Amino acid sequence: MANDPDSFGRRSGFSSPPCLAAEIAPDYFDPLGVDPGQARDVARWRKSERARLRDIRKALRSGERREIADALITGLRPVLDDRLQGSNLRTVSFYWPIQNEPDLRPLMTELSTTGVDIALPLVETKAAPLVFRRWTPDTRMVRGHWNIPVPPGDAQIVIPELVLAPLVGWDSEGYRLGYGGGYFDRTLASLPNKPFAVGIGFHAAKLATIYPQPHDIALDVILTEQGIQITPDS
Ligand SMILES: Nc1nc2c(c(=O)[nH]1)N(C=O)[C@@H](CNc1ccc(C(=O)N[C@@H](CCC(=O)O)C(=O)O)cc1)CN2
Ligand SMILES: Nc1ncnc2c1ncn2[C@@H]1O[C@H](COP(=O)(O)OP(=O)(O)OP(=O)(O)O)[C@@H](O)[C@H]1O
Repeated sequence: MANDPDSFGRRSGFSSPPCLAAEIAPDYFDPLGVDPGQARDVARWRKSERARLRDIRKALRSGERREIADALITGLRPVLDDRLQGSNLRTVSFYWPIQNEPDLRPLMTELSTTGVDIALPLVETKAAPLVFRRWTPDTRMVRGHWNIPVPPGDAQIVIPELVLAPLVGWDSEGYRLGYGGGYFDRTLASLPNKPFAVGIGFHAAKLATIYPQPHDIALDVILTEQGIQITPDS
């Protein structure tokens, strides 16, 4: 039983249940000692906000969604050009759109023909950092974790210098709400050279705050159909 103090004691090693952290994320050790009651409230709040924000974008008409994606592509070009000029940027990770995320695939195809290496993220191990595999317009996609289309197992593993992170929600501090797996945070925390991270989302998905927790890593740029909302200098 999840709420049985004895069962908690057996699993956690504590003689009494000091908190419910093990109920929220059994494998997560929080080095900063965040208040467990607050962490539980934040996790609950995030779950309901994810559902609310996903419903909002689901309600958009497909023409509207296409216009938003076109505006995002227009906004993204100068961000990428800026990073491509004279820098060591070679590999950019996109995402294969699911659940009404903005579809940037036209830009993905275009860039791949102009010499930029394109990568896509994969969940190859649950509760672990993402793996990135190379994508070209000839790549035959297969179904991965959560049924997300991904490059096949023989596609080259690459490390992107820039990642596009689709946003379920975002806040003015640059924090991202995703689908609740913690995958992007784990990935950004684990790569020796942290990639430049650009959040891509609907303007309407703005939140006053996502109540950042110690594991949350702010993105460098947040881009919506209304342009850049957060820059490295802000
Ligand atoms: N298009 C696209 N591809 C992507 C991402 C994305 O956000 N968009 N990801 C960005 O990271 C990764 C996949 N992220 C995922 C995040 C959560 C779950 C998941 O199983 N969610 C559970 C709840 C988890 C929990 O609450 O502990 C669920 O909804 O049931 C699956 C995949 C990689 N590929
Ligand atoms: N670096 C990390 N190490 C261990 N656990 C982590 C780390 N980052 C996130 N997590 C775990 O992942 C859980 C979900 O995190 P969060 O709510 O930030 O997900 P998300 O950003 O919405 O998901 P995603 O990136 O998969 O779309 C957290 O409660 C935490 O337990």
